[in-house]
Amino acid sequence: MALLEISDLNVQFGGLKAVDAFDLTVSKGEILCLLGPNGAGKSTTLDLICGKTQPDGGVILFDGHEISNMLEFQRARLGIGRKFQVPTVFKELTVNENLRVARSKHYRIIDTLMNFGDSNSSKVDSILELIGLTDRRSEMAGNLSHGETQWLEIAMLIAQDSKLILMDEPTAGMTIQETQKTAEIFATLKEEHALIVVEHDMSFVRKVADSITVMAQGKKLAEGTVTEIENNEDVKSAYLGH
Ligand SMILES: Nc1ncnc2c1ncn2[C@@H]1O[C@H](COP(=O)(O)OP(=O)(O)OP(=O)(O)O)[C@@H](O)[C@H]1O
Repeated sequence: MALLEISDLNVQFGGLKAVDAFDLTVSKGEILCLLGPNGAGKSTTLDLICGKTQPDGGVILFDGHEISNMLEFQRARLGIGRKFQVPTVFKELTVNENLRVARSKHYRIIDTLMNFGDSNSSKVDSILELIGLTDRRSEMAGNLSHGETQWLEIAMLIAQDSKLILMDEPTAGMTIQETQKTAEIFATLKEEHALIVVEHDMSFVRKVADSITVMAQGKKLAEGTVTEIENNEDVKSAYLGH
């Protein structure tokens, strides 16, 4: 069953149709990579799904709810998590504390750190294991490498019970080893989550993508498997600027 179903989504900025009659379906357990040339509307599509931008028209169904006009925090509560390019971890807290804050429903950080139940603690332990940061749990987040910081942020989204995780260029600035480890983390993540990933690095896309959707000028240009997309003449032309 589809976790996310988008139909006829539209948004304009001034006279520009940034997203134009766009359809997309994502299932649980799927990693969908969103590709397209600069200005194609990829980031705007993620903004429309998470509620950072409100659409002019169209329908977004998520996990049985119509969310098209919900606010960002309401969509987050339903399980849509967005990872932005600039990390939003608390640098002065440890990895473990960051995850506790993400998991907690308390408003004040001090309340979170003082009152944290056993079930939440074991959830944090399993997330640390999943994301490969168990050995770094007592480290200040400010001391993590670039790659580790990105993984911590993904871990924080899982701690908030995100079912669908949206990511904009997650491997930008990563070393080859970090990119490889990110591919391994994604493979584990998709057992329980769905991911939509905007990514330019084709070698990474080839490793992780179950399906690819290509956008150009706000519209869907093509969709299919990695091989189908790499052999698609329209896609080749869009990238070459013809
Ligand atoms: N808030 C905004 N106000 C006005 N125009 C915007 C806004 N956000 C995006 N745009 C425009 O909408 C179009 C789509 O932008 P978007 O950032 O979604 O493209 P993209 O495919 O993510 O590109 P890139 O790969 O360069 O990040 C672009 O022409 C952009 O300039």
